[in-house]
This record gives sequence, structure tokens and C-alpha cells, in this order.
Amino acid sequence: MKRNRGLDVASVADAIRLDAVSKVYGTGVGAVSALDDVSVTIPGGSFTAVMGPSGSGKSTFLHCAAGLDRPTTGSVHLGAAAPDLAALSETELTLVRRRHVGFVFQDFNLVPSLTVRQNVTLPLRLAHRRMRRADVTELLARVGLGGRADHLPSQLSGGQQQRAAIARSLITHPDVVFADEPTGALDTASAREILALLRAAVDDYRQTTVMVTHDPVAASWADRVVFLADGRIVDIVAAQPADRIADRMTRLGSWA
Ligand SMILES: Nc1ncnc2c1ncn2[C@@H]1O[C@H](COP(=O)(O)OP(=O)(O)OP(=O)(O)O)[C@@H](O)[C@H]1O
Repeated sequence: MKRNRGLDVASVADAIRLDAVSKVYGTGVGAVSALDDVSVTIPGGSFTAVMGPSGSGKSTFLHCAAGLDRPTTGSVHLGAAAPDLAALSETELTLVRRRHVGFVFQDFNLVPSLTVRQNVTLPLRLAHRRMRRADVTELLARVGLGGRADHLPSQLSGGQQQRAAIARSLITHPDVVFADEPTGALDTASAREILALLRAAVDDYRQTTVMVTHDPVAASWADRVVFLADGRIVDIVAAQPADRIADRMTRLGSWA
């Protein structure tokens, strides 16, 4: 297996590029500027954490970068040759998401009536793609769910449900996995296992991953941390121990 720390690769193509992205919710006196002139590139094969105080624009950033929402101004490119997501129709955006993006959510978002195997293969069915049963079995084993393929989500722990959600995000070999507070609903031990799994996907398969988190410990697993405050990027730092990330968080306003 190829091991590859994202930041160590000299000439990786950018997996995502945001140019002068702004997002305003509402109009007139009630308008809220959620993102304000954000430009950033996410290198292919890297693990990026996005941090910032509540209301700083983390979810908006993720939604715009993943094609879940359109910026008010600016452009978003997923992959080197990809079109500007901001210019695509709803249908085209849906296709881009299905083919190029994987999602992991805080509350897992598994379909309760489907087994683990059926949940994990759902993105393939939606994209009218097929995968050999043995390859799905191998993916389930890789995320530690080898014996759980026929279980329902309700028969799994929170950590196991998030493992299934990670397998589901990886099954289409997306250009980018976006994880929104993936450990927010988990105990410390399960959170650690989930972060190790995300880290392994980056190291072993060069899976570009962008994770929004409040937690400095979670962010310490990433190759770099993007700090947002008031809708702007105020700092980008390389991998840091959790206490230094926490320290940086407490001084966000004063460094902006
Ligand atoms: N649909 C919406 N309509 C109006 N304002 C919104 C909407 N979504 C977000 N906002 C506002 O945009 C700003 C950024 O919100 P966002 O959810 O991106 O921040 P966040 O950093 O993810 O916050 P949290 O950590 O609390 O989830 C906030 O002021 C929020 O109130």
C-alpha cells in the first residue's frame, strides 16, 4: 500500500480551489455575510481541518466547497479541470456530488431500514454504478465492519455507524471526502478510531479529506488547519499538536 502524507508531495494537483468566494444569506438590512472573499486551495491527497468559532462560516465553507450550496460571488473548482461549481445547474451539481464527493455527517445519516451493506452501496446505486460484492466486503473489512454487513444501523454502536458512513463516503472513490463534525456525537475512544480511519484513507489511498471540527484533538490529525473568523480565513497552519491548535483558537480574534 502506498503511504503518502499530503503535504510531503511536491507537485500534487489541487483537489479544490476557491477563488474570492463570498456568501451572503438574505438581503437588505437582514443580510448576513457568512463567507467574505475566501480564496484557498486544498492539495490533492491532503487532510485539511477547518476550525473557527460558532458562526464563523465553517458549514457555509463546506457547503460551498462541496457543491451543496452556491456562493453569492466567486468560483469553486473541484479537481484541476473541473468546471466552476457556481455556474452549474442543480441537476449538474447533483451529478458532480454523486461522482466526485463523499460526505460524512455528525449524526451518520444512515438509512435505518437498510443494512450496512445496502447503506454503503447506496451511492453506487444512485450513480448507476456497480462494484463486485467482494470489493464491498473488502471495504467493510477495512473499516472494521467485516462481521456487520447484514446488520441494521440500530444494531450498531455510534462508532460503528460512523464507520459505515465512512465506507459509504469512500465507495465511489470520490475526489474529496467532506466530513462535518464527524466525531461530534462520539465518545473519546470511538472518536479516535474514526479519526484514525480518516487518516488511514489519506495515508494509504491519498484520499483528499476536508473536515470541519470544533475539536482541537480532531484537528490535530490533519495535515493542516484552516482557521475561519467572521467568514474570512485568518490563518492556515501545518499539522500541530492539539494544545497548540486550542491556543490558536483562543487567540483567533486578536490575530485576524
Ligand atoms: N440559511 C441561512 N440563512 C441565514 N443566515 C445563515 C444561514 N446559514 C448560516 N447563516 C449565518 O451565516 C453565518 C455563518 O454560519 P455557519 O453555519 O456557516 O457557521 P459555523 O462556523 O458552521 O457555525 P457553527 O459552528 O455554529 O455550526 C452565521 O452568522 C449564521 O447565522
